[in-house]
Amino acid sequence: MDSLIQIRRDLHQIPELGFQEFKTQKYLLDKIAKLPQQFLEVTTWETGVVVKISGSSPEKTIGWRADIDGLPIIEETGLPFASTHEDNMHACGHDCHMTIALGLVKAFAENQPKHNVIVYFQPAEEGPGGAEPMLNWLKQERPDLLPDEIYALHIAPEYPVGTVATRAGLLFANTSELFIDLKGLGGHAAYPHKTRDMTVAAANLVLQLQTIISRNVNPLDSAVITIGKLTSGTVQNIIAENARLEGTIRTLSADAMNEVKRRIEAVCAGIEASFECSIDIDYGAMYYEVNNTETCANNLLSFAKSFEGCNAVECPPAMTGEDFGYFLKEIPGALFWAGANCDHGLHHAKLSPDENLLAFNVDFVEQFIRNI
Ligand SMILES: CC(=O)N[C@@H](CCC[C@H](N)C(=O)O)C(=O)O
Repeated sequence: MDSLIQIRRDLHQIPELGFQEFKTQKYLLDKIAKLPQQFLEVTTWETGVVVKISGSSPEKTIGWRADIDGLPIIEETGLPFASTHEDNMHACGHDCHMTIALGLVKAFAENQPKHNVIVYFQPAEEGPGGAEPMLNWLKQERPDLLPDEIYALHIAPEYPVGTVATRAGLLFANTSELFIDLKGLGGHAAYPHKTRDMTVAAANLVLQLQTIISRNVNPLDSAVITIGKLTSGTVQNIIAENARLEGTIRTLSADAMNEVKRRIEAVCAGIEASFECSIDIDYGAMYYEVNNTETCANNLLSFAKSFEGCNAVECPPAMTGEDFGYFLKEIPGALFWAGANCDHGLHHAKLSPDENLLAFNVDFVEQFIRNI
């Protein structure tokens, strides 16, 4: 197999959106096919790949999950191995996640583990969500490929390489996508009184949505509403008949999510009345919170404390979302932040993780799994 860095750079060049990871899947399958096959069983599901490595005297099956999709971001790193898919980028580190998972498959293929190990290359983490349908497929059609415990990592730009940061219990938020379409009445820019201007309505709606966070959510709780995209109208001298808000909601509990949605609907009804328009709300994909199993997270942290060169951190929860939460809802396990030491954050067009994280995490996770 090529070096971890070469693999990461190859994958970085071909980011694909959720459930369109065709080149990525082929790349993964090609790399896996070049490894010793004696202990391996390779299966595909949609654009994902599942690799089972049979243990020598298995008492259980340990799962490792890596997400494989990219984001619709135009890369601005200027790197020689930048994305060749103009509109997409691995701006959330899934190129690194896949590389580490391939490194694990290689390590276990060459040196058989005691327990069975299953590595899940899962599509569509950024949306519309691959974990829940993958888990349903496993339960319904391949229960033999279900693990007893499951783990995953996510790169963390703000921590130095060698950091393993996690906590028992809630690590990542509940999420729901949010798409709001406004329909009014377009017309000539010079005759606003004969129209229902959806640019003005949408601008008001964006501001009013933020009052849900400041005025409706308990200040001792937490929630986020982010409108990441706002579109309206067609041209500079026509009043906009349509507008669309695209965003996401984050909460630390399912109850808070229900309450935020109830208020979004009330605020939208108010906008409909005040701007004489109609509004359609679509919540898109929802992800269950990432709730680390106490024993698994604590074992991971104490192993990290004993691992040479590792900076073990007990970290606070974050408002990030991860559909890995669906695995943890049903299977004991934990997710950790893996230090990636870079100036730009996740989902930034200049994200450039320190590639030293690859070798460190292959080694760390391999030893952790062998020690379970
Ligand atoms: C780790 C990470 O960045 N995950 C994404 C998950 C997105 C879920 C969904 N598309 C949404 O926006 O709600 C994140 O944005 O936290």
